[in-house]
Amino acid sequence: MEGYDGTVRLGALHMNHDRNEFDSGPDVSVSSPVTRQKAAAAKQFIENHYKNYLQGLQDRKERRRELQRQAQEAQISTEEQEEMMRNLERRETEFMRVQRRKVGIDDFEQLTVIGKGAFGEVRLCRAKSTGEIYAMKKLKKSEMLSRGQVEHVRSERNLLAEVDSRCIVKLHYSFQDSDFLYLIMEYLPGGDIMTLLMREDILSEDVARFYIAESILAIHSIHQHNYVHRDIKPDNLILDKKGHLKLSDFGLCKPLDDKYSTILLESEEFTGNESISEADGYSASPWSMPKEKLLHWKRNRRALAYSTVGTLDYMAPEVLLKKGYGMECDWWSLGAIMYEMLIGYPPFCSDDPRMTCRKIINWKTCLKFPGEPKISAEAKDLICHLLCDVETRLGTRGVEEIKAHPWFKSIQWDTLYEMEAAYKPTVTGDLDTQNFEKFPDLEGPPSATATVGPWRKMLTSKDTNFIGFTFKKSDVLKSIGNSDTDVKLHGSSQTPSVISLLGRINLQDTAIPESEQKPDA
Ligand SMILES: Nc1ncnc2c1ncn2[C@@H]1O[C@H](COP(=O)(O)OP(=O)(O)OP(=O)(O)O)[C@@H](O)[C@H]1O
Repeated sequence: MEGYDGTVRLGALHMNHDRNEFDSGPDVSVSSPVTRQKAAAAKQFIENHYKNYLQGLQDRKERRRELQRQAQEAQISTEEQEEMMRNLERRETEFMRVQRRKVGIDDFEQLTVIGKGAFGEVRLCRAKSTGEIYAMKKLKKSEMLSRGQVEHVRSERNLLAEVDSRCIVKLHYSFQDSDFLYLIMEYLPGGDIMTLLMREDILSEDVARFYIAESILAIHSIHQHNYVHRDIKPDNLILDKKGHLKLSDFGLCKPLDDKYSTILLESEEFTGNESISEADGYSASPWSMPKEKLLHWKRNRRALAYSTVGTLDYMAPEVLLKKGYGMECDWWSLGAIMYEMLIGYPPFCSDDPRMTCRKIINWKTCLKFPGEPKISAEAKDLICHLLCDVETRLGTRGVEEIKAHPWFKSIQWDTLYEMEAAYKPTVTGDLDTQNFEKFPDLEGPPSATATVGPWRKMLTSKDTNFIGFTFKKSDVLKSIGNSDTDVKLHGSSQTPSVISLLGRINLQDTAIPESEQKPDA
């Protein structure tokens, strides 16, 4: 790597034995920002490496103990027990082999484009080895770097890898080549809530209640991991094939600082304290805008979602004002989405994004409800307790205060994800993309960039920025479960087979650092 070798990197780091972590030493404090950045990357690399290594050892021991326990409970002969342990060892070896195997873009067949985002695209893809279908998010590195989004993509990858929740889209792999970062996620074929809202216009309170309730569980699950999303919007809420909702897109927040709020707040000395009214020339409430304007807004909104600017419609005022903000900002966004579901437009929408920004900051005068469509008093009350100051906002003192709101009286929180969804999307097969927009495949076939062999190292050699991005979620037992490495034990009908005993022990979810990935033999 350019001006970079392991010795130098390590030389600039000092292990703090008391705290069992690496600290930057004096060499680093007087060094250039580039060196400091490299040192920080090295620190993270080493910490990840050892954390993963130790975790791997521990998991392995745990699996061995668990199998021994199960074998004893099953009261099978010593020979059979030994055979089981040998079988486990074989699987562990196979697991390590699969883990070491580098996963790259060449392992996937790239199919239909299903989404566009600020930094790249999302498309269906098929794993060549298993035929499994995934959604592949492809992000342009240069774009991420030039717009200071490296930390954001790292947090997205970390969150996806860390949080195992049915409300969060699952990450299977992440890897990179010279130009792009790739996230290989589970494919959710039900489409996103933005598409649903564009199709349906408004939702009934029962349907909206279901989605809002599942969104609450999803948002809460990331808050429990100390993440603040900050950019919750209908395009980030995606439905699985049964119609249950999952949250996606973490941390790739738009650089709103440059685009709107800085211009708005600095050039016009906008403090957020002044009153705002239609008489001042501010555009009318969304619901009193002419129909064509509203249609234009809807069409434009889709384009906006794909642009590098994005939409501000759901962003909390404290985020726009760059005041300190916390998890409560996500509950504001939920209030704005709920308003849109029931009224047809976000509460502060406008043709002009700067106006949206002003309206949000002046929400006290700008939040209004039209006469039509009518919504229940409870719904209105909940919206008003989400779109309000942080101090009075529901959720500021914990999620329970939102869940306890009377609008959710009929919701069975504990079994929500087991219940039938409010709307079941039509999905005809694994490759069905009917619930997504159609995108022209402008890029054509995927680039022929070498991603294997010695070239790969050269191509990625300057990517200290993206160290630690690689992740692999394996389930090798599933993939080799039917192979002839399994030995079925004979015995009474109660005697469990090796397959069934081993099958209960999963070898999965292991993050591997880039360094441990070796080219295929
Ligand atoms: N796992 C998935 N399954 C199905 N569709 C998905 C999945 N992930 C993303 N999409 C689709 O792709 C669209 C864009 O994805 P996403 O919002 O994650 O991209 P992005 O580049 O982070 O966009 P932005 O930051 O602009 O919101 C989503 O609105 C959704 O329609």
